[in-house]
Amino acid sequence: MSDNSVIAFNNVTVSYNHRVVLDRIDFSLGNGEFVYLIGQTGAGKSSFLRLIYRDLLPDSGSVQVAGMDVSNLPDKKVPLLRRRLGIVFQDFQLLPDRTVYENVAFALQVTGEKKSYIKQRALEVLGMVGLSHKRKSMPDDLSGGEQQRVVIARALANEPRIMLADEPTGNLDPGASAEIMDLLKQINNRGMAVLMVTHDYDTVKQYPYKTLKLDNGTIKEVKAQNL
Ligand SMILES: Nc1ncnc2c1ncn2[C@@H]1O[C@H](COP(=O)(O)OP(=O)(O)OP(=O)(O)O)[C@@H](O)[C@H]1O
Repeated sequence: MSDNSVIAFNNVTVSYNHRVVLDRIDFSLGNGEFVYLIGQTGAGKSSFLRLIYRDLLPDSGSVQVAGMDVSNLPDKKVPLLRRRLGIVFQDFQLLPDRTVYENVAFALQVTGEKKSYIKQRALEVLGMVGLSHKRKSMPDDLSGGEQQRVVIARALANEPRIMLADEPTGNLDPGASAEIMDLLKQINNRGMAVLMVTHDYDTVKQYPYKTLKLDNGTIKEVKAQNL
């Protein structure tokens, strides 16, 4: 892994039942870089992300994340790896019976932070996403865009170096999508690397960053104007 990359895939192959889904992929995400990952349904985007948070091991090749050799990481170190990642996924929802504040604080409690720090940090990240005033609300009382901002606040709580976002603007109207993208842009401007899976080509065109397309097991850079 070069000094400047926070994620590096080297010759990574993944197959399911002898069908190759990712074929000898090389990829790197630089420190502070913003990259989109696109591709048709079934192209392998979820598999790609699962490799990063060690939910899937490659058949061959190596995966390095935040200085850790994920493909050879002992199970007991997986929580440490996941703490280095801010995860914003659609199937990683808020706890419906906890307030906005409690949802964010919970991410800090599980990592064993001190009570005083938890309070300070939870309020700080809610401030960063512009939702301090909603801290006592329940998730169901928020709009979809506000809920997504709470998910982002929770992902930021442990100060990860890398944000993995899977369709963060899926299911949102254009106004709410723009708010989420402005927020991700701001987070990236502060130095966090962002890898975002999306089908939302309007957003890709409006917020242009390096765009990689998965197709037939391989990955290649595409220009936003050609989408
Ligand atoms: N556990 C599994 N066992 C067998 N096949 C799988 C498994 N997981 C994924 N696949 C297959 O591998 C291919 C890539 O799946 P993956 O979910 O990574 O694609 P994707 O690009 O994320 O798709 P989508 O956009 O629909 O979420 C698909 O053909 C899928 O059916």
